[in-house]
Amino acid sequence: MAVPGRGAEGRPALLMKVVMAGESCVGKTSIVRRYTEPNAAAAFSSSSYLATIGIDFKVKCITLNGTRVKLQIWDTAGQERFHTLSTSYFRGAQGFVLVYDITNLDSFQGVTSWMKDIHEKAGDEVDIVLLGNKCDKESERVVPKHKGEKMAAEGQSDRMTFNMGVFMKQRLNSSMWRKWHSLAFIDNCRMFMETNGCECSGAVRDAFWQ
Ligand SMILES: Nc1nc2c(ncn2[C@@H]2O[C@H](COP(=O)(O)OP(=O)(O)OP(=O)(O)O)[C@@H](O)[C@H]2O)c(=O)[nH]1
Repeated sequence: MAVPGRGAEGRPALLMKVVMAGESCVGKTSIVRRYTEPNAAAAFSSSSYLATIGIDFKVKCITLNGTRVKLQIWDTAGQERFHTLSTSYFRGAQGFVLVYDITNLDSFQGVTSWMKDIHEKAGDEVDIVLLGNKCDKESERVVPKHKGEKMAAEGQSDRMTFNMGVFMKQRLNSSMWRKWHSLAFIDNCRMFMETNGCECSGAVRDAFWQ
């Protein structure tokens, strides 16, 4: 077993499965594309929307605090008809990026149900990042920032959202929340990875150090 940060040259020392979850059309695929394809178009167009059919999969290698990490990013379909299929990919994930659209109240209200699915399939120890997307459409915002913060804070006393609550409380101050609430996925993802690395139980961590 390799020691963290000492993987063989060119070979990632840590493999991590991260799953994108959330309602349809909140922007999961776009976030993954912006993160994994440096030349992806920055402009958004509703006419170019293509719903994910079933599941998509991307890989990205990053270096985090000197450790090479291979991120497996699973982009699930948010449409209801794919729900059973999408949630079947939740098993074995170390982390989730749970996305809602700040201009779509239903997508935010759906977060609780996604949390339930995540914990049912991936257990209670998994780390979850809540990401409010489409922040460029501030004038159309219907989900205030404080609602996202409140949801995270309430999670502290609720088993279902415990990890998210702890994560938000310990790692994010209000300015970081603003950052989180942005399109800068790479920063978010790095913070997420650091946290995940810190909070993994020994058994889980050992299973994924190669
Ligand atoms: N304005 C704006 N539009 C966005 C943003 N992210 C995504 N979109 C648009 O939102 C629509 C849906 O984006 P997708 O990334 O396909 O959404 P999804 O969550 O993967 O959808 P499903 O595959 O159905 O689950 C597309 O028209 C995107 O161009 C964003 O940050 N801002």
